Amino acid sequence: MESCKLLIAGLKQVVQVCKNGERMLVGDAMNDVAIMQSEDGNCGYSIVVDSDGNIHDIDTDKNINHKYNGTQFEKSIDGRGCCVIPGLVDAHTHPVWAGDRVHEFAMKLAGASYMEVHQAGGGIHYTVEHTRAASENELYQLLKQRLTSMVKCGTTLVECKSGYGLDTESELKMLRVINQAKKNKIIDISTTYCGAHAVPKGSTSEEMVNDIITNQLPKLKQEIDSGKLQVDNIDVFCEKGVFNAQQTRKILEEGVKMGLMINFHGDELSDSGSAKLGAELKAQAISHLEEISDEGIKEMSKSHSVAVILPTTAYILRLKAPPVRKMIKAGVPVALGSDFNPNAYCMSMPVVMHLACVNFHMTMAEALTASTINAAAALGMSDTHGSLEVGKKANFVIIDAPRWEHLVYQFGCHDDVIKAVVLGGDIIHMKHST
Ligand SMILES: N=CN[C@@H](CCC(=O)O)C(=O)O
Ligand SMILES: [Zn+2]
Repeated sequence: MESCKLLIAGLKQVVQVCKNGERMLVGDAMNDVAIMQSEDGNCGYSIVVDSDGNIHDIDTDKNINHKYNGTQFEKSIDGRGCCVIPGLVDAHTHPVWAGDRVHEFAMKLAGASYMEVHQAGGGIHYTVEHTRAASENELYQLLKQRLTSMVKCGTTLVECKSGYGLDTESELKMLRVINQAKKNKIIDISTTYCGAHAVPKGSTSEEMVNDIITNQLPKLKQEIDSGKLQVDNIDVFCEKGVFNAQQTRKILEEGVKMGLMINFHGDELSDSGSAKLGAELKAQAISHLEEISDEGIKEMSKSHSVAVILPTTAYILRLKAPPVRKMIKAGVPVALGSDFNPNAYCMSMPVVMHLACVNFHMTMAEALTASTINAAAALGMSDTHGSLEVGKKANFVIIDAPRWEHLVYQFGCHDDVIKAVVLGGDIIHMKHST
């Protein structure tokens, strides 16, 4: 090779997560992450990124020096004493919105439940009002800031939902904003249409389903077919008092006809049969699942739909923990997401991983698998993302510590522990040296 984009050398650990082309890890394999470890006194490991921004080679420094003698590297990073893990994947976020809901935090601390705030016209309704009124540019600036914060915490691929528009024009506006961020390569993005996020004020759920099927989805299809928009997934908030299982099925099936992957909210505040429904529809992913039934777990393990667990939501709303251990034991692929939204204001996957370990009893290795290869699988992107393997996109987090676990162990202050974040071989974040 004459020229390459990036060389990272001297690494103490290269945490590949998996190394045999696995598309997801289940059961005990979630805890068995693949690591290349340099022993004290021996030379470290290097990673070579090709000019297309993909991983070209991973080997010892000695072998890389030998193989790439004479190759020009556009950039290099001194990785001595550091570890590298795949760029983190955040499998569930609502990052496009305007309006401040800090007052609701006080209401919830005083005892109001999520549904009480929602039914009093707050929650999603409040955000819808402000998001509808905001211009596309305002929303884009807000999104850009939030995505940049996520990058600083190590995220390089994020699922971004619409869902605070609830009418055709406002939903399309949100999707255009997400598409703009994707074009500008702030971070890798999987885009989700979530028009069925709530029943708008003044409508019934049946009227909303009808609007989605007869107006919103046909218009969305036109935009996708004409190349104006790129959308990957379809989402519904399947919940008592929002959309029931039958309405959810109707919307999701219509989305599948348009080529969208099913990735929806289910069994969060009550068991509404979402897991069973999602498994039957071969959903790519189902999120929340605090209230999943044993039957739902069984069905999801058969369909291999990814369970996207959201520790910040259960934490902030003081919900019961989803049965993560049962899911892993049953062979359900488990992923993690931040659920960043005005209710759960967290953009940091290391914090999410920490909460998953302490509150849901996941091991650090399971939390890493759930935030890399399995989260990429939730987005149908684990062929290119989620592990450090030759040919995959060069998305990395370089950790300034002798073991990768410091990223989860150190609670907050990521600036201290994250040395650099790399997207497709480009250094998109570098820690300030003091
Ligand atoms: N549950 C539905 N949607 C979000 C909350 C959105 C909001 O409150 O604005 C969630 O995933 O937690
Ligand atoms: Zn959500």
